[in-house]
Amino acid sequence: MTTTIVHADSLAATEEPHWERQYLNLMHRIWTQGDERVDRTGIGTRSLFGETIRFDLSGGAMPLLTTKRVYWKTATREMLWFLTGDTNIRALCAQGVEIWTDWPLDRYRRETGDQIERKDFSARIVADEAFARQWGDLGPVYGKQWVDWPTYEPAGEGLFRRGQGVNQVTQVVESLKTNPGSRRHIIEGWNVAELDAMALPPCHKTYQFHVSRGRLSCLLYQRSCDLGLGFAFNMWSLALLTRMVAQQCNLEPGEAVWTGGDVHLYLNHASLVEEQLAREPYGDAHMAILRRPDSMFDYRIEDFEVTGYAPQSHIAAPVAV
Ligand SMILES: Nc1nc(=O)c2c([nH]1)NC[C@@H]1CN(c3ccc(C(=O)N[C@@H](CCC(=O)O)C(=O)O)cc3)CN21
Ligand SMILES: O=c1ccn([C@H]2C[C@H](O)[C@@H](COP(=O)(O)O)O2)c(=O)[nH]1
Repeated sequence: MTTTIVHADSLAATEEPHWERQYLNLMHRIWTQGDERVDRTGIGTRSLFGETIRFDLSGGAMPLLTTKRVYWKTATREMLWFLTGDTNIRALCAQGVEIWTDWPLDRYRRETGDQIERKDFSARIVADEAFARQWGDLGPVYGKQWVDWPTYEPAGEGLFRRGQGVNQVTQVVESLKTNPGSRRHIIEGWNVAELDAMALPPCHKTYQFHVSRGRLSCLLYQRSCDLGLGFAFNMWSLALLTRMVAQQCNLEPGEAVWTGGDVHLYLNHASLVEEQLAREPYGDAHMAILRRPDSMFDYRIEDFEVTGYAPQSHIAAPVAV
């Protein structure tokens, strides 16, 4: 007779690991094995190239990190702002979203010599429209390219005039509805001709959608990722966009597939890395969309409800400008 002894350990080992393990393992690998290099910001990073993180969106699950609090409403407001096509930080600052303020602030300080505090700069952007017009614009970044990619048409004698802009978001929703099997469902931010005019060239640059068995998946290619700060927002936003597009196309949410080119940790994020790697992920967040807006451009912040999110405390870390 053979007796099978099942250890608690081996049972635990057969359980699916928490999705966030992918993130923590990547963080650990970058910190211990990443190539240490001088980067554009001068802070220095450790970096690995070509990484993937996958998340199953079934049943309303959302990829919100639990090993630190992530301000998903801030990231959601940013996504809604992208979808308006706006590239001025004024509308963000007016909602208390300051994640883009440092870049216009940096330019203002450099060009005027006025060492204004960030909160005063932000308040002035909100209060003074002309000031915002002059100092608050990021150039033709994400929103502009997503909903109004510029086109030009011949105007005779070798001259060109502005044509109708391309709304890639509308086109993708339309192509998903009418031709779901297509391999061309893409929203692209990398407008080569306009990179110089942008405060930062797009990081989350390409979104590709895919329909299989009534489920909508999306793959993001992010050329450059600040794993300590940006990733939490980028992963959330990828899932959020996928959920919104799925709703508009009457599809079930599939998978969010995140891929990163240069994935890095800034050297001044040591205490964040140490603290976060000491924590265990637990629980899983879900999101409901409380109504079905008429189009991709009619969502409001109140439409999103997150449940089951009980994260560990926020870990502050400086942003490299
Ligand atoms: N170095 C760097 N990292 C980024 O993640 C990043 C850039 N630059 N430049 C452009 C945008 C701006 N994004 C940002 C900027 C700041 C935060 C940030 O400070 N997040 C804090 C607090 C968020 C809040 O105040 O609501 C966090 O702990 O997540 C996140 C994303 C993402 N991008
Ligand atoms: O959505 C975003 C936007 C930016 N980042 C990070 C990635 C880099 O750390 C910087 C951008 O610097 P580049 O020299 O242009 O690569 O911002 C992010 O992680 N997510």
